[in-house]
Amino acid sequence: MTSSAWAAQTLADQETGTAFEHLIGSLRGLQDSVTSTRPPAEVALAIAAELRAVAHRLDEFGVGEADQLAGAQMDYPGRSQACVPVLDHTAQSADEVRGTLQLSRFHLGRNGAAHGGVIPLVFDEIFGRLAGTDRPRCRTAFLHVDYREITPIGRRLDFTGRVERVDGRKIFVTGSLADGDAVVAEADALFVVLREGQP
Ligand SMILES: CCCCCCCCCCCCCCCC(=O)SCCNC(=O)CCNC(=O)[C@H](O)C(C)(C)COP(=O)(O)OP(=O)(O)OC[C@H]1O[C@@H](n2cnc3c(N)ncnc32)[C@H](O)[C@@H]1OP(=O)(O)O
Repeated sequence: MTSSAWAAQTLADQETGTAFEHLIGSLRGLQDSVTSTRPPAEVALAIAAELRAVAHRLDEFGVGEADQLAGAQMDYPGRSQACVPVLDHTAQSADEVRGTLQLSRFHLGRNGAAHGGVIPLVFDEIFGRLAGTDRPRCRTAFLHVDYREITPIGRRLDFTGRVERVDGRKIFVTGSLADGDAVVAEADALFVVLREGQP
């Protein structure tokens, strides 16, 4: 096991990586199923017990951050990270990115609108990948979101991201999220390249 999560991760062989992605995909499906159903008490309690048993089974294979696959599988949907909505990148360079995503019932806030906290999560993922493309490790220093309209769930959304300016360690990025012709959110952020030893 390596001591730093910034160090090269021990990625899985293809069979293990693909199997893990199936596990994460099933977890995403479960999150949606739990969110969008109203089971009777005995069913909810029985499923809760089953899920505790599943978690217990997985605990046997616990690893530290540097060896976990969740979030580290860059070539798999959503980096095999169930917290972040899956982004489908259709164009990516070191300065610009475009793609699509679809939010689901798990991301619902109220009345058809995605939870307001999910939108910065999406932008942080888009911008973090962009700022880190062909550049050293960096972290979000600020992230400002303008909510222009509600962001619907269950529809294809288009995202953009662009590096506007690089000033020393500072990388300024902007981006948008659109539902068809309607821009539903815009954001701008600053990423700062980490100095040696910064976590
Ligand atoms: C195979 C393995 C895969 C591994 C997987 C890869 C994943 C690949 C995809 C990742 C996709 C997700 C990406 C998530 C990215 C995060 O979400 S990171 C987590 C959220 N962010 C944080 O936790 C950061 C917390 N803050 C910090 O650590 C520090 O404040 C920072 C940001 C590193 C900056 O601290 P510092 O290095 O001491 O910088 P400092 O010298 O103070 O400032 C540098 C410059 O930036 C300016 N600045 C700093 N902060 C600010 C601010 N808030 N506002 C304005 N200016 C600022 C300063 O004024 C200064 O400007 P100049 O004087 O140079 O002109």
